[in-house]
Amino acid sequence: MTIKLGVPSKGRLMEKTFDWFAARGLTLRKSGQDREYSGVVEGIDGVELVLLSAGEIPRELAAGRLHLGVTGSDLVREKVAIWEQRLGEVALMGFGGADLIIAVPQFWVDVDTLDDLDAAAAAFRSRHGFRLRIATKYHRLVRDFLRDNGVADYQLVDSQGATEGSVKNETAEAIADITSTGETLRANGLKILSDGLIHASQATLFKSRMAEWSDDDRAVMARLEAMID
Ligand SMILES: Nc1ncnc2c1ncn2[C@@H]1O[C@H](COP(=O)(O)OP(=O)(O)OP(=O)(O)O)[C@@H](O)[C@H]1O
Ligand SMILES: O=P(O)(O)OC[C@H]1O[C@H](OP(=O)(O)OP(=O)(O)O)[C@H](O)[C@@H]1O
Repeated sequence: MTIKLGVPSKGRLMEKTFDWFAARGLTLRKSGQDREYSGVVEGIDGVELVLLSAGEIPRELAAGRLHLGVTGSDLVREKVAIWEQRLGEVALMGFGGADLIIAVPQFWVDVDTLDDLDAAAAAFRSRHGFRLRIATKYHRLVRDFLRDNGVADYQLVDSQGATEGSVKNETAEAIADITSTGETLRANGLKILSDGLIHASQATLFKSRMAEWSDDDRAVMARLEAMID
């Protein structure tokens, strides 16, 4: 048996993932042409490379089809229910940092905190007859966060991209999305609530508790952990 390691096949996390392993003496190499999404890990025996989208890695780990996988910590928390039971963190990788936050229009001068948002949401409902809309693709994380912070009178509307545009486009009153430089929020006239940080995400190497781990696999994992420590 070999350990299957899933890493992003494209996008913002891919190159830095390759660099991170290289700095620890492990070369990730695609086996065939550029379009082939499998490969090998040089520098250690018994590890097979699988390249797939960062967004799919959480599900593959939770299903036990990957033993190890690199993806954003936000994506694991969003896509895997009770993720700690099915996955474990092996290493925080120190790149791919981004904050999942709640933001509202800058011109809402009375709304700076979650308590303010709760009050605004109640007022919004009585004025408009429907609940204040928050656009996001992070449904699980936003719902849990708002429940834990006592904000109830809202509805989520799904937005899979260009989420910050939802307010200008009048499909939502507020948004919950990832930000790194803050440029996109500023350009769209939005401000982050002072206590509106839901999760500070970074690229993370996860292991699956659901995959089958043979004795050989465990021995390979111990060698790998020694190298990346
Ligand atoms: N500025 C940013 N905007 C969005 N995501 C960012 C940013 N900086 C870091 N990230 C992180 O990158 C990860 C998403 O990476 P990427 O967009 O490459 O994957 P993806 O959404 O799975 O894309 P695809 O499915 O199209 O391959 C998330 O964990 C996210 O937190
Ligand atoms: O704080 P900033 O540096 O401005 O970055 C944040 C933006 O980057 C991401 O969008 P992306 O480019 O991945 O497109 P998306 O809308 O498809 O997610 C994210 O969804 C934000 O919109």
